[in-house]
Amino acid sequence: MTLIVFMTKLSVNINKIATLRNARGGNIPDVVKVALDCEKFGAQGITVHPRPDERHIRFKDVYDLKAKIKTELNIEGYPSQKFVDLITTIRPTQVTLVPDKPDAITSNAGWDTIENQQLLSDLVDEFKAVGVRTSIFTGTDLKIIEFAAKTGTDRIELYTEPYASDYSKDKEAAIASFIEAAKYAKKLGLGVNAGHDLSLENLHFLYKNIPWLDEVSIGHALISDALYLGLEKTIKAYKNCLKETPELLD
Ligand SMILES: CC(=O)[C@@H](O)[C@H](O)COP(=O)(O)O
Ligand SMILES: NCC(=O)COP(=O)(O)O
Repeated sequence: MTLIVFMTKLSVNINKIATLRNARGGNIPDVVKVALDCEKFGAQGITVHPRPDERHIRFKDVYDLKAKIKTELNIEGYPSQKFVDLITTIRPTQVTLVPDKPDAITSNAGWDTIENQQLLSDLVDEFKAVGVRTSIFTGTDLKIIEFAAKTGTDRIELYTEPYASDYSKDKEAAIASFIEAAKYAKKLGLGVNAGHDLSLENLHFLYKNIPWLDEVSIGHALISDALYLGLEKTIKAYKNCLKETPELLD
């Protein structure tokens, strides 16, 4: 009998730390220090999502982070020429392509991988040629996932906002399309990441139903929880949700 052991990595999105820093113009809080502390407290990756107006993570931050962090660096964003140059220069562990408009408050949809097939395929080729793992942000539509796989991408990232917002109404209904999508992606040979609006409330149920998730990237709720619990306890609490049987934490 073969025992399959899954491990879903927690990548902490530190955009909100940069938002706080930018409010005053100095270097408090220090984004790189927070990233290193996240790693010290157990984060298995750091995610950043630079946007064209640099209202939170700045392009310079990404260089500083790459030089210092020891875990996986995941850079998410819309593939403008500036973003593509950043990725090919920095060569992070992973790039996640997100179709958000420059003025979007936050990411609010996955790619139409059918309409953008050529664009995405070319980008995947370009990034894989320089050794960067690729991930494409998608919804749960199976046709969209099929066409994501056709680009040659290593992974997809499932956009979990619809799951998070429906969770409190009916969690079984909220997760159903995500299980189906993640099963299909796995069958097509894709790795599966997930992110957006994941929280201490909804994370364990996601993990329990899709234990083969490779990575979850979490920022907004995690950084907000850290205001009450502190960063160390918060990261431990999120990692605890990524266990088959979470422990009782104090
Ligand atoms: C792709 C995705 O869902 C995240 O990168 C999200 O956009 C986080 O960015 P903000 O923290 O700026 O909302
Ligand atoms: N890819 C999702 C991400 O990085 C964080 O999203 P959120 O937890 O800030 O909603």
